[in-house]
Amino acid sequence: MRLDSIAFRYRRRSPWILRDVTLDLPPGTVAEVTGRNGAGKSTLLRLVAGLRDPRRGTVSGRPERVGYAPERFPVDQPFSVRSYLAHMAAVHGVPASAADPWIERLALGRLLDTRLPELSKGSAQKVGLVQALLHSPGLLVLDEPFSGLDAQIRDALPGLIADLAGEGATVVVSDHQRVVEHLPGVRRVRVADGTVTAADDDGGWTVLEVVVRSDQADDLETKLRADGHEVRRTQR
Ligand SMILES: Nc1ncnc2c1ncn2[C@@H]1O[C@H](COP(=O)(O)OP(=O)(O)OP(=O)(O)O)[C@@H](O)[C@H]1O
Repeated sequence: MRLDSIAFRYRRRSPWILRDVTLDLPPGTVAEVTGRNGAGKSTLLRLVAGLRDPRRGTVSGRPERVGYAPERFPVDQPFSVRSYLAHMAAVHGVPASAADPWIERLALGRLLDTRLPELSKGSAQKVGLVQALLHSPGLLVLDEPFSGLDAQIRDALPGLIADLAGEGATVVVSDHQRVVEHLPGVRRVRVADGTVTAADDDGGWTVLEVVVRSDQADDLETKLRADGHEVRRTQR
């Protein structure tokens, strides 16, 4: 699919969030979307998924089946995991059993009878992923899917994404934590100043060594990641 000269703002006369975005996303692409907090990553993902229409520009070639997992899965719904996923399967016109392989891969089996409001953040995130995956989407849009996931699933998810792309799906992921960046062939897209650039083309990279007190390291790491920087920890 392709986004061509897209501009978007949420309301008339409110500031433009995206001003000139052109992006090619051929089948089999995994695109990692990065950028500062508030840069417009979630907005871009909603436009890609078709949840919002651009004010200007065109979107063409979007695959028919789209899976979208929002940054925060809305848990304020009075259903069990099982009935919610069965409902979502029906919405997409597939049998409820279509969710089973994903329930297994994301280790959600023991939570099927739990009600959505009672789920932990990570488990809710997994339900959000299963509902996005169960109808074998040709376009999968994941907004910060890794936040709150337990380590085992967090490590397994990039492989799962690569498998889907290998089967021809287009996958667009916003990813503060840079979990997918090591997948072979991943396209890095950076959102800044209302537009997107290929993250690998914007002037090269500098490795900066920062020494920080241990009790401040977590805070600094969080801030740097929120600004879109890659952070690697080394022990002294
Ligand atoms: N539904 C909305 N209505 C109005 N403004 C919105 C809406 N959603 C987002 N915005 C505004 O659009 C801008 C971009 O927000 P967006 O959530 O797309 O950024 P982001 O890069 O995903 O941020 P973060 O990393 O914090 O999730 C922000 O100024 C935000 O306040």
